[in-house]
Amino acid sequence: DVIRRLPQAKRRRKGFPLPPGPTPVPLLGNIFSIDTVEPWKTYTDWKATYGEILYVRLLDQDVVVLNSQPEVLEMLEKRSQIYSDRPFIASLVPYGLDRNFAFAPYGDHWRLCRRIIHQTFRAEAAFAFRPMQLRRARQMIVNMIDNPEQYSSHYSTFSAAVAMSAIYDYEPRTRDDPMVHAVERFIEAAILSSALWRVIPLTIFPFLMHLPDWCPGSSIKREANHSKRCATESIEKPYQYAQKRMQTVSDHPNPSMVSDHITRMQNHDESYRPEYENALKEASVTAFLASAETTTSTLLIFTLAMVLHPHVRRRAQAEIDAVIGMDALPDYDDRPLLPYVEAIIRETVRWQPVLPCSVPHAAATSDIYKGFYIPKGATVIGNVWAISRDESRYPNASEFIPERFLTADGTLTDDDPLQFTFGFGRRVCPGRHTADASLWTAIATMLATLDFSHAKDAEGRDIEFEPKYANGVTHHPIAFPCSISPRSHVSKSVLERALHVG
Ligand code: HEM
Repeated sequence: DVIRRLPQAKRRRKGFPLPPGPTPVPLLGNIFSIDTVEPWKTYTDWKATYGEILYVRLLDQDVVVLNSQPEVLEMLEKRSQIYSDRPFIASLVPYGLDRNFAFAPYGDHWRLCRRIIHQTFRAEAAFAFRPMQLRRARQMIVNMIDNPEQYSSHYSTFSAAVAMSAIYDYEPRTRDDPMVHAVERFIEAAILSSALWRVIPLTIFPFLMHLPDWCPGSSIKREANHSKRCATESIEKPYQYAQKRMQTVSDHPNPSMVSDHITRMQNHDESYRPEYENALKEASVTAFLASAETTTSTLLIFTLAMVLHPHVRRRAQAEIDAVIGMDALPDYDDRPLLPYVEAIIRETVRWQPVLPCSVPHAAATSDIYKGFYIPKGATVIGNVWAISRDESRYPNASEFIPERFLTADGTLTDDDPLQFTFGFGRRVCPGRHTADASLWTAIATMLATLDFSHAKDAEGRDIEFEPKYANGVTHHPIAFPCSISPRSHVSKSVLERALHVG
């Protein structure tokens, strides 16, 4: 027991203890006590024993978990000068993931990338994308009516199309798009980099990256080099497309991040342009990577909720029909008039947050917080799952109940979970306004036009199923049987007409 406590004791500074947490074992820390697939659940369970701020050790890494929104706000927002770094992960650079600036350390390069994204996606600027988002959502409905069983792929197409249009002014094909494939190849290659059996050896033996190909143990190097090539391809291909498009389309009709910044770049000294261009390329691919999976996963969760809770869908449809009628489609102006639709979106992101541990921050310097010592370099996790499962704030938290966001007279409460599902402080998601508009447009348009229900067996009975979730880049439901059909008053031709008018 003395040996076990040694690492804890050594880490005390000037009498300040680490936050409470389970006792780590030498070398491995707490790794065997944690659900490695859904660690947020273990951290949430530990809240009862250790409280809202707890310390765990994963191998040699200090990890501080914040299990409540007030703690997250205190540390990640009020002390954001300390807690805006990212943890160091040994596989990032070898796998080319350092080109994704969401993992970049807090510093000048991150600042430049972030400014580029902010200028295009801040609330007022993001308005410019709304007509395109509305068009894409309506196109998605046409695809859903044509081919309902492919709903998941229609969500991916919608999410990729919004992102590619906003970033590169590129319209991907509905299926088999070469640019989307290039990025997907990179995501697939890069996902491998997060597996522990790759991170651990690269942490301990960085020379693995320099082994000759014939040498045993060089497979990590080959895999990493492949991922790096995919990263370069997914960065360069769409960027070159956007550059070319600017040259060929003189009267450039669509706003996009790349064209906007290539124009701005001309106002800077020639010597500064390579740095600016490199940051623009990395900001662009990051924006795509950060938006596609998250948006698709949220729409899958919405669909699951609608299949499991038909009364919720019917109440939303009654609201839409009463406010905008049955011969029109929802537009942004209708949003404040549809509180129940809004409550469904809030409940969707709360019920199954797509990033349950958000994206981890790290401490750039050591700190003393509420009498606890926080070591420099510690990973700091805002546990969104714990916040969203807080029974005192959300009674019966595991159930899908949009009404929890409505007052007795049917107006919205002040509680908006989007304030914690998009991250925190200086690292808060810079695409949140565009993401929010995509989710609203897609969900409101689907509710206005489609019915969702259980798939039926040969005898016409509901096919029951137990929802299962995947946890890769995001947390999302695994494909489940469901039936999606146009509402009785909706026809494809009406939708196609609306598409051309829109
Ligand atoms: C439903 C959709 C989305 C969700 C749930 C989501 C959520 C998040 C979260 C939780 C973070 C981490 C924040 C933190 O570290 O505290 C993040 C970061 C980020 N998101 Fe989003 N996001 C979404 C869509 C988008 C979109 C559409 C964009 C497009 C611009 C985007 C761009 C980014 C970028 C660039 C970062 C990294 C920021 C940084 O490290 O400074 N996201 N997002």
